[in-house]
Amino acid sequence: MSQVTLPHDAKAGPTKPEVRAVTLDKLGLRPTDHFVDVGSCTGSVTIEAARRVERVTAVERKPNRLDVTRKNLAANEYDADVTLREAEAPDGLPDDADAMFVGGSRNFDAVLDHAVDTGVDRVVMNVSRVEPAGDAIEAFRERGLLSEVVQMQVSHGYELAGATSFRSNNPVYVVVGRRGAEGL
Ligand SMILES: C[S@@+](CC[C@H](N)C(=O)[O-])C[C@H]1O[C@@H](n2cnc3c(N)ncnc32)[C@H](O)[C@@H]1O
Repeated sequence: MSQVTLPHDAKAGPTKPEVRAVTLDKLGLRPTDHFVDVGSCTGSVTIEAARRVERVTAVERKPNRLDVTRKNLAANEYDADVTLREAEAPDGLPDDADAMFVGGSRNFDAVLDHAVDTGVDRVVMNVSRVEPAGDAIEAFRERGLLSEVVQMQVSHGYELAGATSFRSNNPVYVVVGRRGAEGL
């Protein structure tokens, strides 16, 4: 299938392709999964997941951004049944999800509580700022979810004076959770 194309942009997104690759790997998506994207924004993660699983629910609190999710979905091929919900999670979260990506951090304690209460098997949260990353790690640990933390820093090459130099993106902390995890 072709690469994800995002003709429409939104202020907060998208999750960068290399970060998506690691995030999706850690989510361990299976064809029969129901996947939830919390804070879908440009829809980049929603679209990638919709190519791997049966069902996707995308939840986004900002109506204009949910519209961007919808438009970018329409510009891509995928097979999943995708539901879009304008809500601020934990509102709008389904009760039968298998895997969840938390890209939007508002109410993340309540979002993680919902994941635990409804038996979500795999949860990944991406955070770019250090202190919130620490809070997220602790929240995963307290709920018995914490399985792994990956810090990623991606740099892209560019031509400089006839050679190749690199520009780096901000680091991202990928907090990986599994139901019944034993901690780090
Ligand atoms: C960093 S962006 C996510 C980027 C997205 N993964 C993408 O590739 O476009 C965070 C988004 O989450 C949304 N958001 C934050 N907290 C939320 C919540 N509790 N429920 C729903 N949306 C939320 C914000 O409005 C924002 O659009």
